[in-house]
Amino acid sequence: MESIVGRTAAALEGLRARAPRIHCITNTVAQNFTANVLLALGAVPSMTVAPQEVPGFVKSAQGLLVNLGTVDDERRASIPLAFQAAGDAGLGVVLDPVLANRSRARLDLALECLAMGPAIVRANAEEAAALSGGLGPREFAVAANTTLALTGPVDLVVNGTSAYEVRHGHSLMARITAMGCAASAVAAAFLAVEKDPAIAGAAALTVMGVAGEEAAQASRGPGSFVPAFLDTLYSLDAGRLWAAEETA
Ligand SMILES: Nc1ncnc2c1ncn2[C@@H]1O[C@H](COP(=O)(O)OP(=O)(O)OP(=O)(O)O)[C@@H](O)[C@H]1O
Ligand SMILES: Cc1ncsc1CCO
Ligand SMILES: [Mg+2]
Repeated sequence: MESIVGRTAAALEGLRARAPRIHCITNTVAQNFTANVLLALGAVPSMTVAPQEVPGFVKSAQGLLVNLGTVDDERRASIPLAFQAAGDAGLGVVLDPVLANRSRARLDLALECLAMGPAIVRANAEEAAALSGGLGPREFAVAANTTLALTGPVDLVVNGTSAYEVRHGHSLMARITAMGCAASAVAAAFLAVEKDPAIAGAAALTVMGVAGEEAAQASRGPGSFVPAFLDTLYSLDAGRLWAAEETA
């Protein structure tokens, strides 16, 4: 598969130049880490979940994340309003169907969100399998008219026209909470500067993976990995993206 490092480096530069505002309806576990990841990267997070506020925040943002990790009544009311406002403002939405494999109610909500037309669905293997109902990744992406960013030890970003594999990252990324949630927010930030959702998704996961590899070298375990990861995201540049690609 074609390397997307050049497009990733260009999108990262564009992201830092534009500092896109990313509105995140995300779970209570992931909120703080997600905001820190976006800020370290050069984007500007907002996190309100109040239905009175969400439409205004989305309309004045450049990207939207909808993450289903902890859905209370406020988030449930805000999600359709957020999709509507994003549609009105021409923003692509990233859906993170956290734990859609764990309960029928969560899966039903994830399917309702899928019907609202997210540009990217970022999911791990269990969540993607639950949403896909037996379809393979590409068949699912085509049927749902979206781009699936399927994460794990190797990531796959696929839609009806493109497929990219991202072979970066480190096992420590799965030993802290909310790394996937943060990856989804980063995909929303890349989608603000790169209109092709497959490139935006692959660029986001490349940046996450390369930062994870570098941070793992500078840390002793999950605790020291988190600050090392933020530091690495902050300083990551094109030269280090290319160097990581050569050693992958
Ligand atoms: N074993 C691994 N090796 C390399 N990279 C990994 C590994 N596990 C996870 N990652 C990376 O970590 C990020 C999060 O992916 P993951 O599939 O763990 O998300 P998730 O299960 O939704 O996480 P969470 O729900 O805790 O937020 C991705 O960038 C992925 O590539
Ligand atoms: C652990 C956990 N539980 C609900 S959301 C969340 C964060 C990672 O998805
Ligand atoms: Mg997740």
